[in-house]
Amino acid sequence: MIKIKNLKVYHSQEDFVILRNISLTINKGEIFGIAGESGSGKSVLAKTMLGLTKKPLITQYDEMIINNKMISGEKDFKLIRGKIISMIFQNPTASLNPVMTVGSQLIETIMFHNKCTEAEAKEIAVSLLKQVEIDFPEERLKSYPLNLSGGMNQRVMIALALSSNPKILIADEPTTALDITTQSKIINLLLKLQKEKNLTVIFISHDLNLLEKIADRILILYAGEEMELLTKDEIRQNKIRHPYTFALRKSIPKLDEKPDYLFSIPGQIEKNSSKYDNRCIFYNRCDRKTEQCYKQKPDFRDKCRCFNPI
Ligand SMILES: Nc1ncnc2c1ncn2[C@@H]1O[C@H](COP(=O)(O)OP(=O)(O)OP(=O)(O)O)[C@@H](O)[C@H]1O
Repeated sequence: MIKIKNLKVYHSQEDFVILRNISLTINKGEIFGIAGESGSGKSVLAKTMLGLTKKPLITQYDEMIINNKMISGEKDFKLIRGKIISMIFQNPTASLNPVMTVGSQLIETIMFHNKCTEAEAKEIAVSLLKQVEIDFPEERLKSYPLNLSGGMNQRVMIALALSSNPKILIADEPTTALDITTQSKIINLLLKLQKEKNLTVIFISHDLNLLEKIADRILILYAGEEMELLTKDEIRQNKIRHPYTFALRKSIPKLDEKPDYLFSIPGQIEKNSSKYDNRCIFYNRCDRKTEQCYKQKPDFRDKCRCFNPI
């Protein structure tokens, strides 16, 4: 469904690589999780699949195939953006237009994607609101985003994203701005829609705990590099090999334990500069580092980038 070879995104004015030689394949109908700390490049990776990275960032790749189409530039991205691939974001209330009713926003988007009259678009809008389980959909069409809760607005965002009948949905931290019970309702809705429509979902989150519950495979990104690719079973069965994945998982508090302090990974994520062309990017924070890690960059081999895996 999606194949990317050697994707690189870098800053045109600073010595700073945002994504370094990323290669991945995402299968049709799978939920593909992308995890990593803030600043690891999760959102930029998603944006490159929509051709949305802009100057000062420069994007290069050897190959990008989306839905069997070779993507070679903006002309190709225009054909897939919002049509084959839709995206939902972290803060639904800020993503919607506050001065337009939910109905106007839906009807406008539906008419943009489908050849239909306004009356037909209104019918589709009502049906989409039903699909995202909004009660009294005809009434809700008249509401403004600020009159709705964050959870309702995220449902509206999902309805908007589905209005073009996409094959791929990118969900970039879609529940971070919502309270915990609303979070699980939105996740369950996304899982239901994914099954019903056989959607391929790219789910971005810093919450490894959540991803191991919902994703088929999870890519662990760190400072713009692929550290490890795991199936959810590998994570559940503790078959983790990369020290970063291990530390990331250790930093998630467990409900049944009451530790005196919460574990956090020492140090901070560093900018991936040319200093790291021949050095492991996790070197400074790793408790398994050796001299080799300082002098050589490990390849991403057998789904793990580490000279001394666990
Ligand atoms: N337009 C831009 N110009 C310069 N740097 C950028 C730009 N967009 C992103 N970056 C940098 O790229 C890096 C990766 O950003 P990105 O937003 O992808 O991280 P993330 O993993 O999604 O983080 P978060 O979880 O906080 O959303 C960050 O260091 C960020 O500052």
